[in-house]
Amino acid sequence: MTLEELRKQIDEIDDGILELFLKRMACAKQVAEVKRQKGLPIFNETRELKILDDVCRKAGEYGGQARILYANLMAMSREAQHSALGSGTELRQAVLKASRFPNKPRSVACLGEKGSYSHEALSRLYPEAEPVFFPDFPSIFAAVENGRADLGVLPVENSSAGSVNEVYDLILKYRFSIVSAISLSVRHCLASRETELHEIQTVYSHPQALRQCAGYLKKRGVSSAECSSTAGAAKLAAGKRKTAALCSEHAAAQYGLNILDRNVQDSDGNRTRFIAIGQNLLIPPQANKISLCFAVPHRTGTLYTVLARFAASGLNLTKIESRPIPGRNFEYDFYLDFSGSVADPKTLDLLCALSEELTRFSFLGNYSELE
Ligand SMILES: O=C(O)C(=O)Cc1ccccc1
Repeated sequence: MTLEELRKQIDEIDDGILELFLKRMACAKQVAEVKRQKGLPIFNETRELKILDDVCRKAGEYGGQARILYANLMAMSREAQHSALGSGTELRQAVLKASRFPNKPRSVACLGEKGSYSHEALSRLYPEAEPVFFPDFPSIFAAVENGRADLGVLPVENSSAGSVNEVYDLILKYRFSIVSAISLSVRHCLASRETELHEIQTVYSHPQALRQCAGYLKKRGVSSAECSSTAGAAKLAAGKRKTAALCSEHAAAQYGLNILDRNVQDSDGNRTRFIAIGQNLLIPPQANKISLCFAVPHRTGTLYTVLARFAASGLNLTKIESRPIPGRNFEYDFYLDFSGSVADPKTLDLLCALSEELTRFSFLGNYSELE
């Protein structure tokens, strides 16, 4: 057969597949109604696993491919069923009840001291709030939990040093709502009470900043020591000879230090994303980013099939992070960010379907991110 003829044949097969696919989806919707009447759950895992094993066996050399094709087909059917039945009542109610306009927070918790990058993020997001400083990330979550602060601002990700794992673990532990976010350009300087670079023996900073300047520090051959924040490092360097801090110019000025070198981070476009967390769900009308987390069973294709549902809904994932579930044998929670709004009924339907099907599911928020 010629290429033309083979293509014609494939086109005909594809038309047939599409027709059958649409027929299958229509049938699945009818199943939803029957399940509703009989009070049966939409997801019947035992039946699905059996179908997948059968299909895999029957498909011979294409067993693996057929399994994934059918896993996706069944996931799409379930989604149509969830949407037909308006599943996910709890999440729908929570979204409906969420405030649309923020109360101005009175106090907001962040890391470090006056002049830390977290403080800068906080001031940009909430210029009128009173900042409350804490020496570590767990204390910020505790402050939001016990009401000492209305919100907490935390760094989550850096464009060169990657995710701040400790913060993701705390997000997954507390499951507070993410109410806003900001991405800041981060330019470190080397600041000291000394006036000459060659006098510096030890450089203090927050581990994130030390990582972002690892190449520079290696080149200079100085030793480094971790501090609880870049501003804390500046304060420390102000009291000790032959030391310097990696911090912002603002922090250097705050603690009366001389700037010995500027822009010392290894990557030019160094940026850090910060989020603000709170106890209550807040969904501003212009919110365009959604965060959630869930776990999937340890089986071939389970994560893939969940991700395929985002792709099928045309949603663009901007971040995926996996973190081990404490005390479990290498089982993971997945954390996902994507562009979207729960005001879009199709997006809300997808989240509601997932909230019914996935273990350890939490909708973490729908917010906007400042640049
Ligand atoms: O130490 C700080 O100033 C922080 O807020 C943490 C941090 C460190 C480096 C880059 C971004 C945030």
